[in-house]
Amino acid sequence: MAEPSQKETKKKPLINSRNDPVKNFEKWKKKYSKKKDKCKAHRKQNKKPEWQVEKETINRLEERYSEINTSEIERFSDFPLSKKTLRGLVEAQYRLPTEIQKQTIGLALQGKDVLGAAKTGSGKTLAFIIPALECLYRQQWTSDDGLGVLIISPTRELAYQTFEVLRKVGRNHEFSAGLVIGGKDLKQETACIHRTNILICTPGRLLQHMDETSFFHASNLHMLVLDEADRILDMGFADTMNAIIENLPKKRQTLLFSATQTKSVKDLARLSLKDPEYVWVHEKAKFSTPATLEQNYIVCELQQKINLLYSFIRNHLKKKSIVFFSSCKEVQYLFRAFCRLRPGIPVLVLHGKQQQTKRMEVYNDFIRKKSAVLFATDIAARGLDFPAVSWVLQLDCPEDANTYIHRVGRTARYKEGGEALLVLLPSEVKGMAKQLEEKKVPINEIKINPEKLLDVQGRLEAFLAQEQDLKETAQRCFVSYLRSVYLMKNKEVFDVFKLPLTPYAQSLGLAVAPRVRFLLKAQATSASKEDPGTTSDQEIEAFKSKLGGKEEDDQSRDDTDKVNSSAEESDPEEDDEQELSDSLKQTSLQFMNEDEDDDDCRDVDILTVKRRDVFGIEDGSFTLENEMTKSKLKKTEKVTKAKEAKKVLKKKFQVNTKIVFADDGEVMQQWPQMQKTTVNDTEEEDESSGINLAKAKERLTEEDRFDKEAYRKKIKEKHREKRLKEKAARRAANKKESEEEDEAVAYLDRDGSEDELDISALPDPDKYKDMEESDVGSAEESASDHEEERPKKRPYPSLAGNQAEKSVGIKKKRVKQNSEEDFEPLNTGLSLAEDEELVLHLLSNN
Ligand SMILES: Nc1ncnc2c1ncn2[C@@H]1O[C@H](COP(=O)(O)OP(=O)(O)OP(=O)(O)O)[C@@H](O)[C@H]1O
Repeated sequence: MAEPSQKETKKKPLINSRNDPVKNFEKWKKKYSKKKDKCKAHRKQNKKPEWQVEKETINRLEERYSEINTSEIERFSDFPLSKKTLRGLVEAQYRLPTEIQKQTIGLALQGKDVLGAAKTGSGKTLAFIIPALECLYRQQWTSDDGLGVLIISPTRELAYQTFEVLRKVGRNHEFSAGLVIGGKDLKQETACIHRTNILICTPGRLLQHMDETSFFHASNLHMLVLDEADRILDMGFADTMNAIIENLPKKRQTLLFSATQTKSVKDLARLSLKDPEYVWVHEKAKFSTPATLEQNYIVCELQQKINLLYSFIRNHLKKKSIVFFSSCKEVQYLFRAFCRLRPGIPVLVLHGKQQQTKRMEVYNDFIRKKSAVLFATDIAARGLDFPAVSWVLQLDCPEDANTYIHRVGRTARYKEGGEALLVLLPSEVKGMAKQLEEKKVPINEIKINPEKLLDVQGRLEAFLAQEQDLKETAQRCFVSYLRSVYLMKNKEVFDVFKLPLTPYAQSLGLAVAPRVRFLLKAQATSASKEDPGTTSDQEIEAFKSKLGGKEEDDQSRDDTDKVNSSAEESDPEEDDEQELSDSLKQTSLQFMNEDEDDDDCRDVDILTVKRRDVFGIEDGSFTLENEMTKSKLKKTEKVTKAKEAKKVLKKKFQVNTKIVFADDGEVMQQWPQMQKTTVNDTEEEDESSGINLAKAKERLTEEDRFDKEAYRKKIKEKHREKRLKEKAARRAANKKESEEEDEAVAYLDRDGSEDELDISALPDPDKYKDMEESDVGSAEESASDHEEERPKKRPYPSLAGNQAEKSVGIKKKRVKQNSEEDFEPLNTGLSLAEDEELVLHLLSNN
């Protein structure tokens, strides 16, 4: 056989380099990643910026705006809304739009001005919040763009509530939102207002920022929302609103919402809306209030109202109710009175004279509570969305049917049920029933069973007798209620002259009705007219202007910002001024002296800026001489202590009060202390001329007596405690000693030192000397204490009485036993301290 050639013999490799899969893979990988990088770079080059992608999405959404068909909308996702808004809605559990939302959101997205009206609780808030968010989203707004949407609310609470809804629904957007309301830190607001994209505010505070915050401007504004527009105007903010609107760009979108429309809203609409779309969802509805709301009214005499309120609360302890009153001071007094009455349910209070922090606290508190009663003025009537309110009780008749509708709207919100009860005086029934009927409010009369009414007048009287401060609050409440009735425009419903004044005052717990000067004057004026009892609008306006625009304090319009926003900042001063005017009013109300009439004018003047001819230029009486004599006279006037005291009294400084209650409700500690004497019965008469020093002294002496007595009791108690402690310590020591003595006896027996006297068993004389001295005022008590204990232990008398023991001291235990067995305890008839002294005496003799 031929040998294989060398070529053939060379072994062929199994896998050549071309077929090597590892290498191939690496090659491929290299190639692929190159390609990938290329693609990436290419894509990167071609990639649109985020804003551009968003713009395209926005364009696509905007294209759909014209196709919005209200009748086809079933869910929020049927609207061309941004993903961020839709996600926010889902997260906040809003899925299906309500009727007002269906009808207005589309129009607002299309950029139209909208005037929307729908029943209370029908979801108007979302109807403007969604378009507001979408408006800025469409503009791709950033924080650098400044203010884009402005939402104006009539009250601070409503503004806060809207802010919360915005925060919930707009959480996925990056816009900044701010709450600008009175009563908050102005500086803090100023610092961040220019970075805010959506501003929710009350009118007074907004105007203040427009005037005072240099870098705050609204020139970029796209949307203005006026929530509860009619209320804003009702509260006398028309001028403020005009001033605000003047500061806004003309090219903007305006949305205006309310549950009720008044002529003033139409005026505002003319002023601020361009070709608006009117959306009145429930225009054709049979009733203007929610279908799920049951409404009744009862006729009740004024003097029975408080009993009725108490009985109502006692019957609804497990419910959440809101009770509406017409004035702040009424609310203030009845809140305090009801806290004392302890109806068995938490009572909260919300009114315009509270500090902002307190207002927010109460608002949040009432939201959280499952059962509670909220006493409120009309500050709470608009827009507030407290969950699960079952009852709205209107203890005072509302100003008009619109106010009625908003008040009752605090219950039966968004498909929930609720009940409303209106309390009418016999004189109010006809006029109010007519108004409610015209406004399509379905309401029926129900009767109260007078036997079921719980009478609290006696208890209120007792409270007022104990507390002067509460009594004054009751007097203010009285005057304030009458004034609110007097200031009501609709005289068909409200007639202050028909009110039973004395019974009403008594029902508040007052002994007599305070004298109300403005009523007397009004009465005098109306008596001189043909038709007495009627008051013209002009007269009311004149009265209001005399009050210097402060009538809102006592009327329903107590709530919001002040138009004068700088005044708003200085709430405490304002309160002081009010207090002062009140105290003057109070003084003037109580006393009938003729010279007191000046006070009445003073009450009014204090609240007005009077143009006075200060220098007497007009009558030519201004001369340097005159002025000098006047100033001399001023200087020579002596300032006595009594005068100073009178001044202080007039200023009515309030010291802080503190009451500590025990678990059982007993007052344990009270500051300032209550007057215990009854000498002040006649004092009211003396108040007219300031302080009656003689009487004051007499009262002080009497008070002193009570104080001394109380002090003595306290000291006694202290001593007693001390003694008991010492006794316990002694007992323990004795026990220990006797145990030790057992051992000692054995030891001593061995030692043989039997004659020694162990004086350690004797009481420490110094200790008892101290005790004795402090016992002066508590002899009786200590005697009784010892009587109780002596038979059990009688340590010292037995020692003192057993002379033998001294000589046989070492056999103490036995002797002690003997002394207990053989001898009757020696009752010296002396106090413990005296007994001790006797022992010491005997010892020292030995
Ligand atoms: N689409 C919705 N789905 C579910 N709940 C809603 C919807 N819209 C509003 N609500 C709820 O209905 C309640 C009332 O809403 P809102 O406060 O906006 O009413 P309103 O019409 O402004 O009332 P008012 O006239 O008293 O101000 C709120 O508790 C709100 O959360």
